[in-house]
Amino acid sequence: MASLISIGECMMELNATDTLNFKRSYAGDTYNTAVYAKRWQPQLPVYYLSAVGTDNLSQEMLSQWRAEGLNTQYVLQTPDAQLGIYAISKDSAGKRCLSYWRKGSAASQLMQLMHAQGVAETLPHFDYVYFTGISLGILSDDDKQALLDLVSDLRNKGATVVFDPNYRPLLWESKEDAIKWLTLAYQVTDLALPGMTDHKALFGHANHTEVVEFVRALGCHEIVVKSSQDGIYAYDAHAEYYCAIDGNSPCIDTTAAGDSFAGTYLASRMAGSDILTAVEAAADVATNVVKHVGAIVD
Ligand SMILES: O=C(O)C(=O)C[C@H](O)[C@H](O)CO
Repeated sequence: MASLISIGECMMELNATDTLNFKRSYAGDTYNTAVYAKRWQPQLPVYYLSAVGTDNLSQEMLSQWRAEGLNTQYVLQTPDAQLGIYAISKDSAGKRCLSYWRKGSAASQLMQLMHAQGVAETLPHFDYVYFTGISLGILSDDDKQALLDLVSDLRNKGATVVFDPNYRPLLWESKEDAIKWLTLAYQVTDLALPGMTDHKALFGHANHTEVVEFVRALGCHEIVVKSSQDGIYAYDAHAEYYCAIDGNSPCIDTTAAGDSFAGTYLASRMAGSDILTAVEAAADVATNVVKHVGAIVD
């Protein structure tokens, strides 16, 4: 069975249940993707590459990753940092708001910890490697380059590299800075999962055709453009595939819509589904995830 390694940060997720209380869980785009991949194909070996502290909350988070069936063999621990936290709340107009406490988190030091503990050299071959714009955005510039080098090394060992830009403006010095690094990331990617909203905001692309032309020119050969209003457009070297989205389906919280899509899509492809079957399965899961509050559905 093919293997997958997902690289990035998982945080403690706090969901405001009323004005005084939060419900705790754990989430982060690359973690969410790993969990939904594992849930879709439980026999799939799914590894998570990240860093946590040695404190009790970090240990509890690590236990939850294992309870989800993720392989945590390559997770690094440091006594000098803790986990990041984010909270989901609603403003007075009912709009979803995210607040973050993640600067200096253990995961933001992943590349330095890997270097200090000589982990990169011990990584075996993985069939698929998944990372996102958030995996890059939380790192220093030197570490962003180190992550791209690591991904390239894994690709040279035969991995298919999968990338979702997942643009979070707060993580970048400027739009230009984000454009520079996300473009470099696409250049080491085989399978791209761009969101229309991200590409509009960053690259000014007006439609899926402009996105696919841009991403293809950077070397990606399987491309799935997620355009929530218009549906999903997927491409390989031979054809274009389309899956409509039911605009009337209920949506309570969009957290992890793209991540659950990515996890299901990857697991389906790794299990041998064709592109359209994988897109349809992924869209179906994402449609269900947004009917629940929080990233990971119980
Ligand atoms: O926003 C982030 O950095 C996160 O990873 C938190 C959420 O789980 C993520 O946004 C969902 O896609």
